[in-house]
Amino acid sequence: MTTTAPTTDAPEIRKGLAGVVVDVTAISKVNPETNSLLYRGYPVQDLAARRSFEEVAYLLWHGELPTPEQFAEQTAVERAHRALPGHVRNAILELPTTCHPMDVVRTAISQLGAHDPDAEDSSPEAEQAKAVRLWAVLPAAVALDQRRRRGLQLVEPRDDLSYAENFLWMTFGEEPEPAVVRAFEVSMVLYAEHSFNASTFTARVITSTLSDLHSAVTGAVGALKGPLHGGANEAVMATFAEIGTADRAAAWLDDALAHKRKIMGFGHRVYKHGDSRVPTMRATLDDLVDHYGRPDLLELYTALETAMTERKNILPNLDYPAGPAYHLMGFDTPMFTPLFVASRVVGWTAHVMEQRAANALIRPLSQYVGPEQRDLP
Ligand SMILES: CC(=O)SCCNC(=O)CCNC(=O)[C@H](O)C(C)(C)COP(=O)(O)OP(=O)(O)OC[C@H]1O[C@@H](n2cnc3c(N)ncnc32)[C@H](O)[C@@H]1OP(=O)(O)O
Ligand SMILES: O=C([O-])CC(=O)C(=O)O
Repeated sequence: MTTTAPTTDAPEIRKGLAGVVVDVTAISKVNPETNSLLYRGYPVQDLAARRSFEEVAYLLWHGELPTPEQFAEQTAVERAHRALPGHVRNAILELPTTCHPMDVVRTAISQLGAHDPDAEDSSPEAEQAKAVRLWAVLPAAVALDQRRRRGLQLVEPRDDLSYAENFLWMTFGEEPEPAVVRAFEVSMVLYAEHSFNASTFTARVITSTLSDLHSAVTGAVGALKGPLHGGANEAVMATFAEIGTADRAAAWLDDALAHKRKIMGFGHRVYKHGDSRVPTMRATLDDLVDHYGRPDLLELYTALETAMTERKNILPNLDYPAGPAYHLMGFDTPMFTPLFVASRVVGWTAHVMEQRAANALIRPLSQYVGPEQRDLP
């Protein structure tokens, strides 16, 4: 990341917009000094410990936790929209199983937008309704994609289960154990929102042109796919597979750093002293390791983290514990980033609504460094 200082005729350029404050937000506060993250004022670790993902979604959208009546109303809508419409199911089944699952979820969101009766209605009421419907149906798209890649049939949603229980039910076709549901729910709460990260900013840029909510979310999925952002959670598991066992971690790391490789799941643009969400997700991973009896995975996790801290003093981000946690739950590695989508759709849509409520077209400037004006030959 470089900053070009201004000269008399050159502006200051903050490459990657690093350190640039582009707007205000009331949705979440990331504080790198205190390693803290607040959703609408509440510490995320408290929400993860004491509130459901559905309550957190309501909080992020509306600014306050729901009353019992508001919660019942949202729950009824969410449970009524869990099933994939036939056209989306067919579109997913037609995609090659060789494509990345993020391409599937991106296509599914595009399809849902094309068929949404309120697609071009961006009033606050229509936008909130579209956000809840999209959030409600995404688990079915992700679950179907994992199942079809395993040669399995679709499992229909159940409306007697919570969001997290039903997500796991549709993916694995069996009722999940409470410890696994809890771990999955914690990950969903932690992934839901993180201020002006690259994918959320993408959604806000698209919204700023007065485009529609599904277009903004589709673009955000594209931004999240990259390994410098959401794609890192699956890349962590690929790294673990490459290393093999804990005793090989330090040597593997030395070689990787010597080849100037980026170590996925480490580092962050905003946090430089640790990611606020890691302690909660790490404790959740510990519980899963106990539950599944996989101390070997934790040994590898710790060995790489220790070596990375010793050599570079670069700390894990949320994707580092989330990757192995999803692996233990039984998700296939390429499905990890679509799980991030299923959660972050809440934050994205909250930002779409916030951007639209006080909109200004996002259109920065650039400094031209190409050829001066010249005559055609
Ligand atoms: C949920 C999320 O999206 S969290 C982010 C998930 N992404 C990853 O885990 C990918 C790996 N991490 C990275 O690539 C980076 O840390 C990023 C992209 C997240 C943040 O990057 P930036 O803020 O732009 O920092 P930048 O890339 O300039 O790094 C600063 C220095 O640390 C090094 N560095 C940062 N992260 C890493 C890493 N994971 N592995 C190796 N070196 C790293 C850089 O090479 C650079 O070194 P240099 O100054 O010698 O050139
Ligand atoms: O904030 C960022 O740059 C990336 C991140 O951690 C997130 O989106 O959760």
